[in-house]
Amino acid sequence: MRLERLQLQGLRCIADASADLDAGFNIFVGANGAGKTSVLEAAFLLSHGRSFRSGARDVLLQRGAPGLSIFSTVRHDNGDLARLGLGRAGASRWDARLNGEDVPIGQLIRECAVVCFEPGSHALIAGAAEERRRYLDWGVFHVEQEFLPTWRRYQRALKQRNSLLRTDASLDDGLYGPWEQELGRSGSLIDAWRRRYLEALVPNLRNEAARLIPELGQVDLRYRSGWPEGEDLSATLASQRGRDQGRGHTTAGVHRGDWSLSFEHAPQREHLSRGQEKLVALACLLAQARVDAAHRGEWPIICLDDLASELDLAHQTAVLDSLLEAPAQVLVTGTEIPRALQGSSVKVFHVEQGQLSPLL
Ligand SMILES: Nc1ncnc2c1ncn2[C@@H]1O[C@H](COP(=O)(O)OP(=O)(O)OP(=O)(O)O)[C@@H](O)[C@H]1O
Repeated sequence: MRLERLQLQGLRCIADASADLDAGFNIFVGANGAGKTSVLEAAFLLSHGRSFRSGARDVLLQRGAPGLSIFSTVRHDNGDLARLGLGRAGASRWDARLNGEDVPIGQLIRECAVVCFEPGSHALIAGAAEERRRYLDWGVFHVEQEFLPTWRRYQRALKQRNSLLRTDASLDDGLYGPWEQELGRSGSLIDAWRRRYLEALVPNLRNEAARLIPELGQVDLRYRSGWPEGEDLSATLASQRGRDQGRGHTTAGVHRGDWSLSFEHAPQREHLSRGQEKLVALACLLAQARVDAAHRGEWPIICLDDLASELDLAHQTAVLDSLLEAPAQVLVTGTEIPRALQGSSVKVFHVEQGQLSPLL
């Protein structure tokens, strides 16, 4: 799939800008603070409903602007065209539109898949478990239609149980039981989907890691459900009520799940250099893109933010060569055209003070 046209209003320093994108490589070049990352952020927002940068949602809205909007046309490989829109007026909730109709945001983000490697991506390896769960669940969301409603049921039951833990000292079965049953049912489904997704991911991850970081040797992935292996989740929750009450929150369930990688020559995460963490994160993201491509029959859009300052030339070349072969639409940013792409057929946009101009 590819983004054909991207129109942005009121996003960070971008008051009003648009770009007609190429089906292959698109490079956004400009000085620091020009608005390059904001262009990738817009594509990511359409496909995730959130930014990849930390901070409150409010900082996305240009200071003083009445609202923020992102429109794009997405061309699928079978020729179908979808018109996507995402906007917010002031501090209100997101409004999502698909082909001119108001839709729930989940429907919008299912339509468009964007995988983004950016300076914060190493958090996938070195950061909190929440980052790894988000990565995993984004992949599962795109392959399992029932993931989103199931995840919402789980979150609702979790909120209810946490609220009981803080307000009800009785530990009464009648109060806790229904929520724990729901957590057990929806949590077990999510856990099974996550495991199935990882089975598809691991061979792709091994290929990407062998291409990008062969010196680390074979990679193994270990997944932990978030409760003791082989136990029934609702029974675990029932037996842990007292302990959870002391802690004020639910300590077992898919919201505590995590995964980790271990390489033949770097068994622990602490054995990786900062640059290797980034390469491992990139291998995970490219593997996710390959799983998505195999499932949909078309490649997701790949965004590479500040590529030249994140990777050395040999690794930039390895990544870009594999994406050229893919073939995927790729959006890259940099203060100049990355050396690995000089001389290639690419569309270049100059970004300056939130304005985008194609360079001929
Ligand atoms: N809410 C906001 N309103 C107005 N301007 C903002 C807002 N949030 C961020 N900015 C500005 O928007 C720009 C964001 O730039 P962005 O991160 O997209 O730049 P970049 O070209 O990728 O920069 P770099 O090369 O330094 O990474 C910065 O100049 C920043 O000061």
